[in-house]
Amino acid sequence: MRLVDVGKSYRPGSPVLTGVDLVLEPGVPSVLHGPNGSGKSTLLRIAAGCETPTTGRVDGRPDVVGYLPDRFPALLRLPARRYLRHLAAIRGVPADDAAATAEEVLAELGFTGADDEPMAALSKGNTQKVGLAQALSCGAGLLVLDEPWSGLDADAIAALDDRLADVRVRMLLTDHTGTAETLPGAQVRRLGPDGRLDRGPGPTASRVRVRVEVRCPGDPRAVLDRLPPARVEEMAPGRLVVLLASRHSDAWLAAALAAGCSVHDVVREQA
Ligand SMILES: Nc1ncnc2c1ncn2[C@@H]1O[C@H](COP(=O)(O)OP(=O)(O)OP(=O)(O)O)[C@@H](O)[C@H]1O
Repeated sequence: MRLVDVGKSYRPGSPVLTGVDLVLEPGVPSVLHGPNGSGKSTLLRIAAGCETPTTGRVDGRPDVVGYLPDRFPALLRLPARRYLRHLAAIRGVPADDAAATAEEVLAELGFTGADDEPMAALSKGNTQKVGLAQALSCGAGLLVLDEPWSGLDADAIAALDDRLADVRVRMLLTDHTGTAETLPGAQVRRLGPDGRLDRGPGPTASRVRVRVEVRCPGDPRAVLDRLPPARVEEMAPGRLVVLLASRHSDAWLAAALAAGCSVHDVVREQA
């Protein structure tokens, strides 16, 4: 799939995106960085087919796209599972397949909403889990995920890491937590404030990862809830191993120390 010379203007003379070229290949998650307002969500909507570019084109978009928007519709009265069945029907995905996968994702992420609770009444984290379930259960050939880790608790962050690490379809994400950079094969691209995409995959430094092992008091889950997001590699009573993008490792280590952990090992590795 390829975005060719994509531009977008909401008002004449004020382009949000200019000349964006981007190739999305299976197994190579593209992680989009950029300042607030630089057009990341706009580019994701165009890639997902929810918005048309003002100039340029999108070639080879797979028929089924799993899209997690930046703002998930919040005022829905349907309960989550009925909403998921409804979306599967709209997409023409066999209801049983979609429901089974959605249930699996909800269980993995630890969804705790009640069966009859309207979507509008769900907490932010549970709403995000439903959004992820609909995107990940539709048999998509392209996943477009806008801040997928936003609002998730520590267990759900780890579960989502695991699931996305196994995904081999095309993937385009935004993520301010630094977690997406550690996905296997991830390439970081930057949108500048002028709405232009850098010319190649991100600088090597952004692909350096740091494996950190800490000793922590008691259950690592309780500690994780107080730390910035990180990919959890191993977890046992009193012990935690995480993988971080190098630029986030100092902040994570400082937070871990403040939470009463002690650093056992730090290893830098190339992604
Ligand atoms: N539907 C719309 N109508 C008019 N302007 C819009 C619309 N959607 C986005 N914009 C404008 O386009 C610009 C880029 O917005 P966008 O949400 O794509 O940026 P972003 O990089 O995702 O921002 P953030 O990091 O804050 O989420 C902003 O100036 C925004 O106000």
